[in-house]
Amino acid sequence: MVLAALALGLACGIFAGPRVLGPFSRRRLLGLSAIASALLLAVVAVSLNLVVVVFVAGFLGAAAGVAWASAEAVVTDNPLRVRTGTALALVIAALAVPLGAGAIGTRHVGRDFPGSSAALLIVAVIALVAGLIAYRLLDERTGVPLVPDLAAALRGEVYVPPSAAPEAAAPRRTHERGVFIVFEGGEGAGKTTQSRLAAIWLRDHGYEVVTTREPGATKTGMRLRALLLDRETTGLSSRAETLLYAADRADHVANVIRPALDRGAIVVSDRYVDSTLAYQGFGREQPVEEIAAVNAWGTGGLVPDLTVLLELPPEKGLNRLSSPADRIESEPREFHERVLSGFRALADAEPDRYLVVDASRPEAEIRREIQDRIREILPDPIPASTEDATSTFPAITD
Ligand SMILES: Nc1ncnc2c1ncn2[C@@H]1O[C@H](COP(=O)(O)OP(=O)(O)OP(=O)(O)O)[C@@H](O)[C@H]1O
Ligand SMILES: Cc1cn([C@H]2C[C@H](O)[C@@H](COP(=O)(O)O)O2)c(=O)[nH]c1=O
Repeated sequence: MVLAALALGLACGIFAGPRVLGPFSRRRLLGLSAIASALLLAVVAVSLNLVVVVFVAGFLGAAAGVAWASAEAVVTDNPLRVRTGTALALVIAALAVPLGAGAIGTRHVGRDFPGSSAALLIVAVIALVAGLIAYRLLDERTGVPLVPDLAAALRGEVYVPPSAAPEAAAPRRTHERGVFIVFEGGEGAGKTTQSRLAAIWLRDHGYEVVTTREPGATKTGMRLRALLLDRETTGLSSRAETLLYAADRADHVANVIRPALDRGAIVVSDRYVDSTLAYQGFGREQPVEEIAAVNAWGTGGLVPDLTVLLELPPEKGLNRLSSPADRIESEPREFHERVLSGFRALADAEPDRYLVVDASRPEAEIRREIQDRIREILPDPIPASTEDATSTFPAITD
């Protein structure tokens, strides 16, 4: 019965654990589930009641299953290493526990404890120490409190600490004149379509509009784009990828965006910093706060006036694309789901800066919703300097 409960728990843990805690960091989950397995094993070790043992063994199996699934997600380059390591640990434990039990024999500590309890307890303590070390070493969200992080994951959201929001890393308005509008979202969500429609509409209203995109808006950026999206680029580390996107952005801001904003233009960009936070932070499970800090430096703290997030389930967006998938598009489904949850978490953290749009609706409907929101932030079409000059004229009252 104990073995059956363990096996059932294990299957549930492997299958359901990572799904229930979808956006939660797999590295954190691995450390936590290892610690939980160790504690549950200790309960099994000291419990003499069969019903309790069967019940707890089910949870122990589930925790071990979550640890297994998380380890496979963390060590993506070599799943065989995880399986061999786990199998080896199980064989060692299966041999050591009965041998240890025999060697220790029954002990009396308040009541009789069979040798197997003591042996299991020793294994639990070793597993606990290993779990704590793994948690310390693997945790890439150091500084992010665990409880709100877990609570958000259970709600299907990603917790963004207030200090990670780009607005916290830089003051709100970082340029004096133009307007900076960014379109964000997953693959095929309609960013290019909607940013072009917005630019046409703005130009029709007499504004100077600069449409641009990331990565690849400058000469250097185009080379970086080719490097980043080419499927031939293999083995690029997540940190290097993050820095290459940040380098493209730094060049983009310095050579395209800031000059345009400084002369009073409206800049409409297809992707910006939040793409790196969503893809390289949430997607690649790297520390979002640190990436935000690198990008705040690279952009001189330039934050958009408005970010339009086009929300679309990844499978729908990827189905819309006609060209062969590039290096990022060909990442697994879970990656794109983490990216989507990441965008949502960023939008939730800064609702004033974001317009979140359901991108599964018809193009024209989306276009109108975006226009309504952009209208709210448009500058007065008559510049203040012109008003100063004309204020000496008598007012026209009729
Ligand atoms: N609301 C919509 N409904 C259906 N199809 C759409 C909609 N908006 C855009 N599309 C189509 O989906 C495809 C992808 O659109 P678009 O290139 O604008 O997306 P994107 O987000 O810029 O993609 P990418 O991630 O490649 O940059 C295009 O064929 C476009 O015509
Ligand atoms: C800016 C930025 C982009 N990406 C990814 C997202 C897309 O897969 C490609 C860009 O292609 P698009 O068709 O032009 O949208 O790059 C990223 O991972 N991180 C970023 O910062």
